[in-house]
Amino acid sequence: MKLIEGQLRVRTDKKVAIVSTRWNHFIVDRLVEGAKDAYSRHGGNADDLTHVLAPGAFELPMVIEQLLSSGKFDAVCALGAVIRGSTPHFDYVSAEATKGIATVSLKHKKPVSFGLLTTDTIEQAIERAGTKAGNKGFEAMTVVIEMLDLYAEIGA
Ligand SMILES: Nc1c(NC[C@H](O)[C@H](O)[C@H](O)CO)[nH]c(=O)[nH]c1=O
Ligand SMILES: CC(=O)[C@@H](O)COP(=O)(O)O
Repeated sequence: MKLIEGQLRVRTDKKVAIVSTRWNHFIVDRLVEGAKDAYSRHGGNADDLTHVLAPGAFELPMVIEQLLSSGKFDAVCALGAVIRGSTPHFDYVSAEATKGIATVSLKHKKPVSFGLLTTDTIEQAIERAGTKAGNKGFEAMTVVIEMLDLYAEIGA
């Protein structure tokens, strides 16, 4: 049986953007560091990345839509942190950002990885931004790397 899979090797001919939020930048800046580290440690040069700042998670899909529509990028690593407050706002922001990111990726047939933390507490976010639960930014960039390689293997 034939197996098609992506390898964790940076394709240097592909243009990758990191889109991160200004919201909760104390956390999100660590996710960006992790994403750049992953790119460098898998054969890329972090200087080749483009970093775009969005106000908040709700704006991530809009910004990614613009980037992919420009034709200048082959993949996006979306990073942010939605941390629950005292109103239902968390649910709406998280849901729309998640749905929007998936929609824009499918629309453009380009990988957009999901590095959006959705946590109940700040502590949970800190744990996922480079402490005991890893770095979701590093993970999200490894997905971009694998997906670009997989798309090339598929012949997309
Ligand atoms: N509470 C968080 C937000 N809220 C802001 C929204 O994302 C959006 O920017 C605003 O509603 C204006 O359209 N954003 C986060 O990224 N994280 C949060 O915890
Ligand atoms: C995720 C949010 O929008 C949240 O941080 C805002 O806090 P609050 O629900 O207390 O207004």
